[in-house]
Amino acid sequence: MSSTVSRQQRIGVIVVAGGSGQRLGYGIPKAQVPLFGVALLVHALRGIEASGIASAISVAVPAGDTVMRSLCRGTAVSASLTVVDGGATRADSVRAALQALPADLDAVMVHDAARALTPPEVFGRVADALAAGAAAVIPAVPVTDTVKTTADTAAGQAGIAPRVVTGTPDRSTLRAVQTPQGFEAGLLRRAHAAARGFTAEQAAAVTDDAMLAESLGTPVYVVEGSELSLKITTPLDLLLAEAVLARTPTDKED
Ligand SMILES: Nc1ccn([C@@H]2O[C@H](COP(=O)(O)OP(=O)(O)OP(=O)(O)O)[C@@H](O)[C@H]2O)c(=O)n1
Ligand SMILES: C[C@](O)(CO)[C@H](O)COP(=O)(O)O
Repeated sequence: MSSTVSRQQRIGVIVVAGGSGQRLGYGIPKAQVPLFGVALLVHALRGIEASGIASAISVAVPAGDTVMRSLCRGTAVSASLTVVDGGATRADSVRAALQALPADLDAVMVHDAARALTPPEVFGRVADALAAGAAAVIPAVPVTDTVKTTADTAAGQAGIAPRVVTGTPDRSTLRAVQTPQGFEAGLLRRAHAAARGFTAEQAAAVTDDAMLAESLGTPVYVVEGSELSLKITTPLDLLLAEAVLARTPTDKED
């Protein structure tokens, strides 16, 4: 793995694997779903191990899940690994996993198990930016679609469709945001502590950890993500991930 900055930092990695995978519709928690015979969670852990950046790993699994606990035990990682019960939302799962990390870390990365094929180099780029002094770093890729803002139309107003376009942001400024998202450890703890006071509506609007850092006024820096870091959300995403892995000689069933 290439690194432009010498890394002396102790980095903890949170893997959120506590979701149910409703949109994938597999009938089991998504992080357990096999990709070439290997659970998505295990692919994600192998990517972290290959990056060499983690001193400690904390995995949030669905409350009471024993399958993923056993998968974690069976995956060789050099960092200390803790498994905790996740919460009702992704942010709740992050908070639970954060509490289980050692107190003396310099930085923490938060990674979706659903981004199971994230290349080790992406972890390296986030680690380099943290080591260079950034307090918050996210990987992202340019957006290829034209993106519109929209709103509900007043009932009966249009009679054509229930939604109308309200604007077209300049695409050159837009980025699709991925994980791992990296933070100075104290910042991530403060950001999640502040979010505990959110109303249900505010909490529902939190879709990533960088938003919490932004709300504290912290600059969030963007490094290059990867098309391979796709979030496996729907059956089509799983097919795409299979096609990606079919072209990769490693990481298939042992
Ligand atoms: N309560 C939750 C919800 C989500 N996640 C994790 O957050 C990541 C991103 O969530 P998403 O891809 O939306 O997963 P699910 O919530 O499982 O999917 P769905 O919304 O289709 O049920 C996943 O790795 C998921 O396991 C979590 O740890 N705890
Ligand atoms: C954190 C994230 O992966 C960044 O793109 C994304 O926001 C997670 O969204 P989800 O709705 O919880 O899948």
